[in-house]
Amino acid sequence: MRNIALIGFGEVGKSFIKLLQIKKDLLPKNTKLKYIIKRDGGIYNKDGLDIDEIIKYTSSNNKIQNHPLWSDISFKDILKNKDVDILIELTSTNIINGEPGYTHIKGALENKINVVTGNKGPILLYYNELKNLALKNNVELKIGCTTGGALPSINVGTKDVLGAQVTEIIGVLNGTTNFILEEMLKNKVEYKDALKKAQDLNIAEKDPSLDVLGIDTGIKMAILSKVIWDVDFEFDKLDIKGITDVKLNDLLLDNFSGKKTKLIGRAFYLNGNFEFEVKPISIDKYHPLYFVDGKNKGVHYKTDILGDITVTGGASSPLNAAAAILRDLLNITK
Ligand SMILES: NC(=O)C1=CN([C@@H]2O[C@H](COP(=O)(O)OP(=O)(O)OC[C@H]3O[C@@H](n4cnc5c(N)ncnc54)[C@H](OP(=O)(O)O)[C@@H]3O)[C@@H](O)[C@H]2O)C=CC1
Ligand SMILES: N[C@@H](CC=O)C(=O)O
Repeated sequence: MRNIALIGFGEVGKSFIKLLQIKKDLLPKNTKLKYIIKRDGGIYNKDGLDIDEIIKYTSSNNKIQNHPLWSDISFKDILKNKDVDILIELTSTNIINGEPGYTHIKGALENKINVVTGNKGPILLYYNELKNLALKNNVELKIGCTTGGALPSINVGTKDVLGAQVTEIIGVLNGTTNFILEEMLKNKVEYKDALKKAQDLNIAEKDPSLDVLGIDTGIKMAILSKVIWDVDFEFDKLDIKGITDVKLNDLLLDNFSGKKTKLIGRAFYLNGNFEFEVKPISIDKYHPLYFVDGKNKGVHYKTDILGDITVTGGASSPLNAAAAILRDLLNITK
């Protein structure tokens, strides 16, 4: 039997419970979702929440705060009640101090609760500490959703290249900016209009500056670098540039010469030499990520003995991000 708590009931959290409903047969019998917690309280049932009822309730425009089970419970109650073994952490990303995710993830691991998260802040800032805590407590910390959501970037860059040395990572890892650059060209609009559309589709972060300033790409590239190379760096000092200065005219000129501008992250690591940059680059059709269009993403690994490996797809959307959470959850429960 597996008992789950969900903290963070925004776009991805809501999509996640829809997937729990649709994919319930993939989970072990008697899997129970016991908590859904937001900033100001949550709902709890020690015998397991009725997911069908909650989906029906929230999709009829009812605020979950008006649900009969709503109370002022918080993360502390999860630890106090000691009745779950998996925490799904989907609160907002904060890269200043990682909170509130850091407290939730650390508290869960210390209490021998497995964690699946899409929250990039605590992983960027405290990955080694949290990974060691998970190891010490014999539980899992699953972070596949933090480095491109549905794009299977971490597993390919670690498990699937075992024995090889990854020397370079090249990524188009932000669906919002990739979508914006394509929209600008397709509809001949400047980036602000295209950004509005990305926000309407809920793929941009709540604070879209994380996307358009290149920070989200930088975070994902930095997490991949940490996980794959265990390299130490200060995120603030990394060379990160976004797409806010890209003009429609630049894209039209690119297009004329058969090129596309993409927000590319590149990290290189060999013999202690670490290079890192994120910036818009004009690429031609021979570049491995040239065909990554729309909300899709892609990652290209250069390795010493496995050759070059490219994975593309995994379009950004709350449902796809939730699918990445489900993927990690199933890897724990299998
Ligand atoms: N959207 C996407 O496509 C992707 C998102 N992610 C990451 O997944 C996470 C969730 O994203 P998304 O659902 O879009 O974000 P939202 O902003 O839609 O939701 C965030 C949720 O976190 C809750 N929350 C914030 N602070 C607390 C707190 N102290 N205690 C309890 N709950 C809290 C909010 O509660 P309240 O509503 O009460 O404010 C809200 O329900 C983020 O970290 C994001 O970076 C990762 C990959 C893709
Ligand atoms: N805003 C991100 C989604 C979450 O990682 C993106 O556009 O890819």
